[in-house]
Amino acid sequence: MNPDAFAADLAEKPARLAELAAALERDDPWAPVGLEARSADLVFVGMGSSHYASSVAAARLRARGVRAVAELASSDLLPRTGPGTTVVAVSASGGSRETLDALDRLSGSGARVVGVTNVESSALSARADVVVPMLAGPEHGGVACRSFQHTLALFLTLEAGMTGAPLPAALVRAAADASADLLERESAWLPAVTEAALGPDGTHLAAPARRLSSAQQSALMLREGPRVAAIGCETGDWAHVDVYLTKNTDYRLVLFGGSRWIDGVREWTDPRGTTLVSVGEDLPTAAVTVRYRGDEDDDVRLLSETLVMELVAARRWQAQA
Ligand SMILES: O=P(O)(O)OC[C@H]1O[C@](O)(CO)[C@@H](O)[C@@H]1O
Repeated sequence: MNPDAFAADLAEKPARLAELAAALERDDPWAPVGLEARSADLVFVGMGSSHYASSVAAARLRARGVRAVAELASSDLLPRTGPGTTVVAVSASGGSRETLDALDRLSGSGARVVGVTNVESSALSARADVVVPMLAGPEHGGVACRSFQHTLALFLTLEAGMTGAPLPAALVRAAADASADLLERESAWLPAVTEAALGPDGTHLAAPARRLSSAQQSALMLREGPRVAAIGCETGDWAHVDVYLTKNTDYRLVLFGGSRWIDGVREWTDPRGTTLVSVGEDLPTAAVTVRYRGDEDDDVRLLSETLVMELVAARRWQAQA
């Protein structure tokens, strides 16, 4: 893994997203899969960031009445599948052994396999009945960052196709604009966010359930690059699991905006003067707030907001190298 190459991978986000948007304007990448919302039976499997994206995708589909679950590929409790099941195996590298192992366990039942990958010549592609390419371009830094973002965009495309909505090319363009805005203004926000978010006791991140992937992926980026202790949780659940650290540690919390449960966070962080970073929403008690173009749209947030802590991770990692 290489910090400079990781930073360069992040800088390429707007251009690669614009290419993805153009591809979505031409074709539906899920057309060969041919899924019907009413009859679909979807099982997503993957690891790490691939699982984070899959979990949000499956929850969104379930909320729209589609039978869909996401499981860690390493789980011993994979769902029962049959000839009517579509297994969506997600792996940016196309080579995670747990994901390939899950296919051994799931596809013997006659289930169809759709491989979502950024490496078309991978073991996953060879095993899949249909391949949906992530179109994120090579990630020379060795860290799944654009591939995570493109996976989410492709899952929003799947959801749109299954629910009769237009394909989200305009949304992907808006995410490209949001990413460009954050990159162009990096020097204005990044030093203060770094100072507030990276503490001696690590970094905590919270996002609403519908965008939990943002907190999880941001934590992963801090761990994978600069090896900073970081953990993600859901904003409502925060008052049940993370609150306990606010009294006795130098607690730092990055909040991705838009949760109905922010009062549960403020009940404890306001009186304790906790150091907060707010992303995508104004919060009067935040030490630093980061706003960016398009952040009033929840799906733009989903596709863009991880760039904030990815850039923080990249710059800290470069400084350590
Ligand atoms: O999507 P893949 O290539 O299967 O990788 C899964 C996870 O493994 C990692 O590559 C780390 O081992 C993460 O970056 C990624 O989220």
